[in-house]
Amino acid sequence: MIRLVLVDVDGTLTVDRNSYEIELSAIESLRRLEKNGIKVGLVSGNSYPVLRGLYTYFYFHGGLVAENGCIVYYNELVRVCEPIDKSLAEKFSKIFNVISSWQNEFKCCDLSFTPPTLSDKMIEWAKNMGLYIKSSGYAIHISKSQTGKGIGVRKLIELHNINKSEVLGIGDSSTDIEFFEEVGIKVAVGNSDEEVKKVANYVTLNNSGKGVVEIVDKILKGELDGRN
Ligand SMILES: O=C(O)COP(=O)(O)O
Ligand SMILES: [Mg+2]
Repeated sequence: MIRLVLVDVDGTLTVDRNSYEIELSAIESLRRLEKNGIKVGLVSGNSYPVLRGLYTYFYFHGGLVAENGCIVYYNELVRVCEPIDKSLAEKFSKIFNVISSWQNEFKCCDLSFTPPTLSDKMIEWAKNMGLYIKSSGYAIHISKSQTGKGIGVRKLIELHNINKSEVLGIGDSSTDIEFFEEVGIKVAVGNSDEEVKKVANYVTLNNSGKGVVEIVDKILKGELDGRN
C-alpha cells in the first residue's frame, strides 16, 4: 500500500526538462493523492528556502529533502551533511567560468552552478579538493559529503516511521538514482535520462509534469501497488 509519494522538482514537476515552469496540472494531481490519504513530499537539489516555499504553497504534507539530500524537513529540520566552505562557490565559478547559483547564499552543504555541463577538468578539480561533484541536468553540484538524495530520503522515511515499500518516488535525472534506491516503487518520467529509465519500475508515456499526472491516475486506480 503506497502511503508516501516523493517527487523531484526540476524536470519532473516542470513542463519539460529544460524549463522552470511548474506544470500546474501535476500539482493538482498530487493534491488528489493527499485528499486520498497519500502524503506528498519534494526531493530536490534546490535550497531549503526554495523547497519549503514550494512545499508550503503546494499544500503538501509529506515533508521535503533539499540540497540533494543534505537538508530534511518533516515536522522537524534535520541537517544530514557536512557544511561546505562557501568561498568555494566564488573559486569554482572563477576557475571554470560558470555562474554560482543565487541559492548558494542560502545553502549549507551543496553548492550549485550553471550551465550544467560537467567537464573532466571539473571532476579532476573536485577530486583534488576532496569534494564530490555531479550534474542534475539543470546544474552542477559540489559538496563535501558524498551526499546524494538517497541519504535524505532514507532519513525522511525514518521520520515517517514507514517502510520503503510503502513509498513511491518520481524523478528525471541521474541525481534521482540514489533517491530511487531508497523507495519501493521507482517511476521515471518519459523524458528522463536513459540511466534513470533503466532502474525504474515504471516509465511514464508522458514527459515531466504530465508524466506525474499519468502516474497519479494509476496510483489512485490501485494499478501500481498490486491492488488492481
Ligand atoms: O537543483 C538542481 O540541480 C535540479 O533540481 P532537481 O533535483 O529538483 O531536479
Ligand atoms: Mg530533476
